[in-house]
Amino acid sequence: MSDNMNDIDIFNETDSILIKKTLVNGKIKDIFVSDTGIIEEISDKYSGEYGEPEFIIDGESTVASPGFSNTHTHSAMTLLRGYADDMHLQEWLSEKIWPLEAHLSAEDVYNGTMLASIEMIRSGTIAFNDMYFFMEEAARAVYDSGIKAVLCHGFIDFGNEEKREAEIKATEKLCEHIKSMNNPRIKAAVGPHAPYTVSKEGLLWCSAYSKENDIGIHIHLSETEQEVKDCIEQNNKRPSKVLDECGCLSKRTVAAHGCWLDDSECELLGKIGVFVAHNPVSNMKLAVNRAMPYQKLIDSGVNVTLGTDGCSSNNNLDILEEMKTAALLQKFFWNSDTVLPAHETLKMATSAGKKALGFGEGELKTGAEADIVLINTKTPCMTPLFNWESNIVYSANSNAVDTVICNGRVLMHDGFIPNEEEICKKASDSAYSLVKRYNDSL
Ligand SMILES: C[C@H]1O[C@@H](n2cnc3c(O)ncnc32)[C@H](O)[C@@H]1O
Ligand SMILES: [Zn+2]
Repeated sequence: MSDNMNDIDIFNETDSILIKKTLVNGKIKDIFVSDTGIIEEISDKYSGEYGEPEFIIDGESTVASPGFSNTHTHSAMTLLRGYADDMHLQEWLSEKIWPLEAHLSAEDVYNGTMLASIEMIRSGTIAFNDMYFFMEEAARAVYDSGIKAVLCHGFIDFGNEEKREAEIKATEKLCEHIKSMNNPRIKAAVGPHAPYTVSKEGLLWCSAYSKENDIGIHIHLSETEQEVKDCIEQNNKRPSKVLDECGCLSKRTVAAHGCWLDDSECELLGKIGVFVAHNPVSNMKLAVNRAMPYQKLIDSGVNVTLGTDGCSSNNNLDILEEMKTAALLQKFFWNSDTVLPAHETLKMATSAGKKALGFGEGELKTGAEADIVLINTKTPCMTPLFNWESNIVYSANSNAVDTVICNGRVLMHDGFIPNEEEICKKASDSAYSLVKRYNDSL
């Protein structure tokens, strides 16, 4: 699908691009993207007003969609893909995942995040919300891969003061580091892991730090029934109330899961303007036993977004797969054929997701950052094309994703991502060496 260009040069950061004859909301359009990464023109035929494009992409037989956002993941957990499956969440975390993660190195996180980035790009993801460890290395991987991300250190103190001090230092160090990178594609957030792993003192520090630095909060909320029961037993209140009293709920908060929220919590989150990230594949795999109350959240004014969670509970980062699963799980669990239709599902992955991460509106329009996915309509899964939104949500798979543009820079074209083989090899080596280090320590 490329015209008059050399396939390597198209990955240059600073070139202007003309996408010719792609489908935008069902109509054939040209899209001109300037070398500053902004969509300057969407028209029936490019006017030439912004000069000659350095590159032309033949968009015929493609649908253009706003790029997708993955609003909850632990990207370097790509290294743990297939390491521990078919377990319940608490045993999975405490018996398998945390003991292995104790042996992670900074290099592992770089390699795992590089793998995650290209895996996400393959399904049209242009931004993600990440909570993990050694996050300066995640920032380096995000920089190198060209994707956008909000990064936080997974803050876990288990009520231990010494551990809390270490988590505070790690959070401050990451935020300072990201500030010094001064790159609009990479933002910092505060990452209190969950109300059941962070003390009240820790939650209070996180909320104060996020306010002082005007950055978001990324947290797990009400994923399992047990954590909600434990919270009520310990605090006589449900988790959302505990978080609210600690100042952790705001318009800058992304709360992942929300499977066991009750009506009053949905209303509280809606009133405050919290974003709730639905992670249907992970929820089903870890058998959390209840689907997020999507419709109640929407009716309460909550912005619901989509996430994959990490690769050890999913086990991939395919946002197209997540869209379909979300739409099906909601219908199945709540026994409603109309809940979460295709149009709303796509909005979760595009405009709602980008807003949650503070990266703009997530729409294809002039003046917007050029975060564009071109999906090949000449593939079996996109044929026929009665309804492009329905096809993206219900039938498309990653093989149909042809081109991904993030901030005006081409990250994948004709299904090709530079250095993919090398990135996979390094991540695989890291994964085996991590497991070896752990086994040797036993
Ligand atoms: C950052 C930490 O979070 C852990 N984690 C990964 N997936 C989940 C999940 O579904 N619920 C709670 N915690 C999770 C990850 O392994 C890190 O330790
Ligand atoms: Zn998670």
